[in-house]
Amino acid sequence: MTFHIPLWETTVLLLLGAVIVWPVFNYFRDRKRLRRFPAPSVAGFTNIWMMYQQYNHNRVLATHDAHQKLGKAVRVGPNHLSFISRQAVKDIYGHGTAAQKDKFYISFTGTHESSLDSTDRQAHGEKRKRLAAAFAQKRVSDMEYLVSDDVQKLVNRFDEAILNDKVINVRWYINMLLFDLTGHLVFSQSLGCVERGDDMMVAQKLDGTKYETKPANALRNSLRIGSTMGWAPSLFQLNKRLTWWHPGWKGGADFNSIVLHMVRTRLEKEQQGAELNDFFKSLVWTKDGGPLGLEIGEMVAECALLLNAGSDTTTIVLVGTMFLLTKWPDAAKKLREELDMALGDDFDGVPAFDSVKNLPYLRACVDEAMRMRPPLRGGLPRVTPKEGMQIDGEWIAGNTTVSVPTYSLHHDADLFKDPWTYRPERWLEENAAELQSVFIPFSAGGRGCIGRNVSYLELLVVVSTLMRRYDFEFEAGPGFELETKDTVNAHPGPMMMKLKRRKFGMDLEKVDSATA
Ligand code: HEM
Repeated sequence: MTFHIPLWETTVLLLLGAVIVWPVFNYFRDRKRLRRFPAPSVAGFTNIWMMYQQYNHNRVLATHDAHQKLGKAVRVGPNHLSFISRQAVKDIYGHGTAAQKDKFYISFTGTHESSLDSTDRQAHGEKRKRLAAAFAQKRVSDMEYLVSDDVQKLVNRFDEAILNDKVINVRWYINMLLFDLTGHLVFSQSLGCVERGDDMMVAQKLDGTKYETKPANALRNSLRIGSTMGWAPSLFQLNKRLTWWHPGWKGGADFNSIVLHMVRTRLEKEQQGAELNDFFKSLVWTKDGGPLGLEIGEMVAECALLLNAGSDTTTIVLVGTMFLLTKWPDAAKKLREELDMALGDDFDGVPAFDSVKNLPYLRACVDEAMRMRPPLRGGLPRVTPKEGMQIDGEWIAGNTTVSVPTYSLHHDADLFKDPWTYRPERWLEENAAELQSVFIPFSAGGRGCIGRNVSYLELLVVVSTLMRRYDFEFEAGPGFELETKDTVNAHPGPMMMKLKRRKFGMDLEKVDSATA
C-alpha cells in the first residue's frame, strides 16, 4: 500500500505552523517570563514586527513610540527587551557587564569577524588590544596634519560655491570629506572625493579584476538589508538566499571589494619599504615592531569596519551639528563669539586642534548634537548570560536579547530637561557630570567606540572651521527639516544650503576680494 502525501497542503500546514502556531504556543508557554513586559502590536509573538520596522527605516521611531505608550521597559521581540534608564545603561553596557554582543551582529560578518561583530569575549579582547594603541590620543594627535589638509579642500569647495553663487548640498560634501579623511587616516591613501565631488572608488575582486563603484549608497543598502535579517539570526543564511535579488547584498560585496583594493594597495606600499603612520599599521605590525601575520580576510574585515564606522558616523554628527546650529541661531552666535575670541582677528583658515580642543562651548555644541541626533540611534543588542542577570531591578532570564534605545534615552524628559531643545549650555551646568552616564552616542564599556578620540579631533576642527568662516542658510528657508533614514546608522538626507563668508575683525576689503 502506498501513501500519497499532498505536497501543497503539507507545505501550507508547515508554514502555518512555523509562522503562527509555534510562535503563539511559545508566547503562552512563556518559559522566560517575558510576558510581564508589554509589547507593541505582534512584537511579543514574532520577530517579523522588528524586521518590518527595520526594513522600512522605522525601528527607532516605532520603539520610541512603544516606550511612550507602554513604559520604560518593553518587549520589542519574542526574545528582546528594550529598557530606558540610567541603571539599564550600566547593567547592559557598563564595564564588567555580564551581557555579550547579540547574534544580531552576524549580519555584519563576511569571511572573518571584525572587532565590531565578534561576539566571543576573548576573541574580541585580542582584536581590540591590537587597535587600541593605534587609537590612543597621542597617536591620533600626530595625525592632525592629515585632517587639516583635507578640511582645507572642503573650504576651497565651499569658497568656490560662494564665488559662483551656488547652493550646495552640505551633507554630500561632508560625506565626501569623511571618505577622504578615513582614506588618509586608515590607509594613507588619497581618495580625492571632495575635489571630484563624487565617491567613485576602485574595487578589486579576489582574482584581482578591478572595477569602479560608489560606496556611499552601496553601504546604505547593505546596512539596510543586513540589519533587517540580523533580527532573525538563526534564519540569516536562509533569508539571505531568499532575498538574493536585493541590491544591498551586492552593495555589501562592492564595499568589501573597495576595501580589498585599499588593503592590497597599502600592503604593496609596505613591501616597497614605505613607513606609514596610519591605523592600518596596527594590523601589520605588533607594538614591538614584529610582523603580526594576519590573514588578508581579517585585514579586510577590520578595515571595512574602520571605513564604515569612521566615515558614516562622523558625517552624521557633523551634518547634525551644522543643521542644529543653523536652526538655533542663538547657539550659533554664542559659538562664533567663543571662536572669534579664541582664534583672533586675522585668521579664518583651518585651526590647529590644540587651539580648539579645550573650547567649552564648541564641545558642548557637538555633544548636544550627538545627544539629539546620535548616529546609531537604535538600541545596540546584547544578550544576557545563560544563567540570567539583573537589569534595572528585574531578573531577566538567560539568552535574552536586551538593549537601550539611544534616541529614546537621549530624549527622556526624566533624564534630560527639555529634551527636544538644542541647548548646549546643559553640558556646562553643574549637573553635567550626571548627564554623562546617560549620554551614549559612542555606547559604553568594553564594547564602546574605539574611535572616540579621532572623532573629536575631526568634529572640533571641522565645526570650528566652518562656523568661523561661513554663515549658513537653508535653501528651503528656516522651516527646513532634515530627513533621517535609519538603517543601523541614522543617515541624513540632502541639506541644500547657501553660504556666505563671515566678516569679522579682519580687514573687510581682504574678505571681499577673497570672495569676489
Ligand atoms: C562621532 C563619531 C562616532 C560615533 C558616534 C561612533 C559610535 C560607535 C558606537 C555606538 C559603537 C558601538 C557599536 C555597537 O556596539 O554596535 C562604535 C564602535 C566602534 N567604532 Fe565608532 N563611532 C564614531 C566614530 C568612529 C571612528 C572615527 C572610528 C575609526 C576610524 C570608529 C571605530 C569603531 C570601532 C572599531 C568600533 C568597534 C569597537 C569594538 O567593538 O571593540 N568609530 N562606534
